[in-house]
Amino acid sequence: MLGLDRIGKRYGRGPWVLRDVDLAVEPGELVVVAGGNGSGKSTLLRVAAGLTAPTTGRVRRPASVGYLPERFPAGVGLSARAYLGHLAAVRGVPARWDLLEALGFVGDDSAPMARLSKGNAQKVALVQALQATDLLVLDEPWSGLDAAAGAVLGELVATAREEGAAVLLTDHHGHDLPDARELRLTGGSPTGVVVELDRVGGLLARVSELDGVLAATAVGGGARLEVRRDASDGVLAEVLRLGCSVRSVRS
Ligand SMILES: Nc1ncnc2c1ncn2[C@@H]1O[C@H](COP(=O)(O)OP(=O)(O)OP(=O)(O)O)[C@@H](O)[C@H]1O
Repeated sequence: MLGLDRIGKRYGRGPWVLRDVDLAVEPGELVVVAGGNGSGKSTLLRVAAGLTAPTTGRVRRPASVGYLPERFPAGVGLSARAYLGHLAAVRGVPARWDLLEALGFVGDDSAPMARLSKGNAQKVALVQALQATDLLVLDEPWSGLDAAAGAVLGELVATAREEGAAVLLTDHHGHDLPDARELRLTGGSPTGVVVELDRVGGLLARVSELDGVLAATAVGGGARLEVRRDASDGVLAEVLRLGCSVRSVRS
């Protein structure tokens, strides 16, 4: 179903993020990709879903692949209804309004998605991924969900597996997932703090030069910073002063 064969990945001339990763996920199987911050979990998921090409190695994936990004693209002008309908049409499958309802979506499904709350946007993003049938690649699918929606998501994933989907996901909350296998990545820098910003506007260059910022990468409309642990308080104070919005801080 999904086959990763000696996958290596580096961005440009940067360090190797993944090296020689082998993985096979069969229909109905669930694999949780685990590892510290920056160990390459999201990168592996993007490679598996076909969003980024591996630098070395080969990927075999089935026809119908659903992918939930760690961050849903900000500022989507389409409504949830138009977006899900369009993606279902592209895939040649029925739009799953029932899933949106099951997850407890309470937003306006005809308003631009950019106006949805984080939880409701996550539900739309999940449904577009769950509309696929063969392989589900879900990057932090429980992020932003309340407990009720989170429990429903667990059931939806179990049903998708029963219907033959292979599932690859990350989950830093450590949900109890029956019969899950773990793939643990060991790369990355355990000494830094990862700061994710939602909005950086034109400030990325300035932020990247702050004392203690080891790396700054643009991600959607925001950015991801790797910050020296001893400098993290100062960096946080400074990015807030510059008007950035901090999404998360993880060590
Ligand atoms: N588009 C990109 N361009 C350059 N470097 C990138 C890009 N995406 C990720 N990286 C780098 O690759 C490394 C692995 O990042 P990745 O997001 O895959 O890790 P992760 O395990 O998902 O981390 P986290 O748990 O913090 O989300 C990091 O050093 C990151 O800065």
